[in-house]
Amino acid sequence: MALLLNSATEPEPTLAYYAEAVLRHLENKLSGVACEHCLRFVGTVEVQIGHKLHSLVEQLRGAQEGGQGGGEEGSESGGSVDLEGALEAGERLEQIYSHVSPERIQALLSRSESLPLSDRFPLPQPLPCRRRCGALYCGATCEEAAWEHSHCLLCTGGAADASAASGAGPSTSGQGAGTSSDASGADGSGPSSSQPVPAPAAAGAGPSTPATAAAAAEEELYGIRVDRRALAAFVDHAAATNEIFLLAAKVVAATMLAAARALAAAAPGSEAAGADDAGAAASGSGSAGGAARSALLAAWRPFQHGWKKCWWDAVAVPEDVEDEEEFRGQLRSLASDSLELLAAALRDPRFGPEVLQLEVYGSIVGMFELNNLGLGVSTPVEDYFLALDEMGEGPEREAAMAVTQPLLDALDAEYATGAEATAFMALQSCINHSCDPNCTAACEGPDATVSVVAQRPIAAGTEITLSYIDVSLPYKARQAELADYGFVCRCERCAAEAAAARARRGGAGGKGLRVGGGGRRR
Ligand SMILES: C[S@@+](CC[C@H](N)C(=O)[O-])C[C@H]1O[C@@H](n2cnc3c(N)ncnc32)[C@H](O)[C@@H]1O
Repeated sequence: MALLLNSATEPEPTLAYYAEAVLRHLENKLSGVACEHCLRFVGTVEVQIGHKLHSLVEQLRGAQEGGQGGGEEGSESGGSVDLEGALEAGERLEQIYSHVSPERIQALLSRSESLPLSDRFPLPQPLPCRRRCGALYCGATCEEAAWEHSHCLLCTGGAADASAASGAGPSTSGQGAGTSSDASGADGSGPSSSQPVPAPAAAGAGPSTPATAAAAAEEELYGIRVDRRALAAFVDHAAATNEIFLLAAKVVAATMLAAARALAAAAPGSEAAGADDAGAAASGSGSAGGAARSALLAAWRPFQHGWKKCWWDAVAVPEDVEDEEEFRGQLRSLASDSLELLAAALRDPRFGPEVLQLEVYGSIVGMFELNNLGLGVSTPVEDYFLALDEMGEGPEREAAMAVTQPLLDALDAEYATGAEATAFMALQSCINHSCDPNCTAACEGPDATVSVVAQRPIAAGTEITLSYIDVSLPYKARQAELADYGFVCRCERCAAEAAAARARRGGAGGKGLRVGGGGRRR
């Protein structure tokens, strides 16, 4: 599919959109505390720096322990102990502790240490998810938006707090069983294992339900049965295999929820009507079945352009794989295991049989293979250190540097790592590549809103293009990069450069110019 412009535009007009589904990379959560919904950083500069250092230390300790026999990765010598990695981790830990003490890291995290000039970088206070699953948001608007999008179905926290933002759905019915101690949501929200979450008091005005509140293992929302314990098993599997399953779950949940809401709205005021619809739809008979199908198709609309190939068929086969069929079979079976866990967590006789089947699930995961968009939001920690660096020479700068330089030295390159996520966006994800693109896409604000900006006048009917790669690269290098995306670029620029290369070699046939083609790289 190609995206064409409806009406001509001058340079610079911008289209800004928010993702249909976004997932912060699980590992990236170690680099900063950000809103689960929009990726805006929250808390204070001190908390952000403390979080980075704390996470680094935890990670390095893990690597050290792995090296001492606890790791699963085999070393070059064939054993299960990565001594070299453990040594490197130990050296880096020593380097960190030569600049900051564990007590200082704790002081930053608990906000008992204030850094000079940090008040010039105010951040929104984190608001915890109403069910205390561990997810944090930059405010009630994002908490509500995430909840309404899909988090109400995917949250693994305790019973919803009525005093928090509204919208738990008309038929929520807690049944009092305990919930998993794993606080991560099935949409990838919540802290990573080593993410310190600010205490509610420090987090600002959040809902007051304690994390240990009686939790509902099973409940019903808009006629969809949710088993929160089964969700926890789904999360564990995704975290151990492929985090994209968490993003796929968001698409599944958002679709089922939107369809269920549409049905509920069509039969106002009656929970029983929803249940009756469910029964009729399940039997596939009568107008209720038709209504369920129409509701499902409407709910699917935001994702319809991403719908192409199953994951196991779409994936580029890594170079070191010898048996392609076996490789694709393994991916299929991984997706099947993941779906089985998700289907045990979300049950709905109206939509389940259509949505929770392997080809559909595989295509949703495949959509993120073919149409995913990498998002990045820069960290205020980088801005903070840049501002200190740019202070005029003098005693104020010297005093500030004396306090902050050890932190920068301890963080090293990590100071600049921002929030990184993958997303599906109905518009941006469907824009093809050109090595001379007429638009650029960027996440320039404090959150994950992506803008597509025209770079030159574009006539109506012209295809909108972006570059997936660094366009300053020479022809061969560009084509090599694009081989990862599974195509050979034949844009005007590439055609002209290829023709020029052929002419330089003195023949119009172009024999010997080998680009892209079979050798996909990973
Ligand atoms: C983000 S999607 C773009 C939208 C895509 N055409 C679609 O229909 O969903 C990226 C994929 O589109 C295809 N694609 C993008 N730009 C292309 C180009 N210049 N030539 C050939 N295929 C391209 C490749 O298959 C690539 O992996």
